[in-house]
Amino acid sequence: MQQLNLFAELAPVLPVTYYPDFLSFEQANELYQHCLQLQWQQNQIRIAGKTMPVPRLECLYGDKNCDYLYSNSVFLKPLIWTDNLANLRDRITALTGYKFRIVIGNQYRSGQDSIGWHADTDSSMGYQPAIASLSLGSCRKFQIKPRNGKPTDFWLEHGSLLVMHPGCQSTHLHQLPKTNKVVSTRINLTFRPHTGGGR
Ligand SMILES: O=C(O)CCC(=O)C(=O)O
Ligand SMILES: [Fe+2]
Repeated sequence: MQQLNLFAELAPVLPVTYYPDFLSFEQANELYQHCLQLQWQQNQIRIAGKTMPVPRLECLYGDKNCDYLYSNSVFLKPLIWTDNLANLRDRITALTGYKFRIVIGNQYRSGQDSIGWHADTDSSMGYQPAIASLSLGSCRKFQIKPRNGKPTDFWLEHGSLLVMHPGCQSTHLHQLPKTNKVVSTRINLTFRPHTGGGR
């Protein structure tokens, strides 16, 4: 009995699934090169009345009219799916059964680029969205925690896929913290549903 309790504490049940080898090393390298050519933007965010640069580059690709507003301040208009991104979307749907209409790219140029604790609750994704997050390039620490609980760390590897299941955004927060270690570029693609638009 003691053993079972101990195990439950060490391995909290999280509403996520991690696929470390979703892409082969070669596929991940090829996709990384493709993603470097995407239309990255430096957006500005307004927090507590102050405007500041978002600490990463961003881009949005997706179905027509699937605009995305987050934190009530950053407005992204979707560019047309590239063939590579559309193929990847369909592969992730085939694996998970979840459908996606947009993908938000994040480019972390160094250890000083990051995303703070948050849940992706923007209403444009609809009720209890499933979000699939693909990582390329440098390995970075990703943390997830119940809203009032302790974080669990994942080291998101080149070519890996982390799926946050429906409900995850209501019960948990996640972040990609800054690091003082020397790390080069990491690209992250988050595939998401959207209530608007059409193909
Ligand atoms: O870069 C990551 O792994 C997480 C990105 C993220 O949480 C987001 O775009 O909402
Ligand atoms: Fe997120």
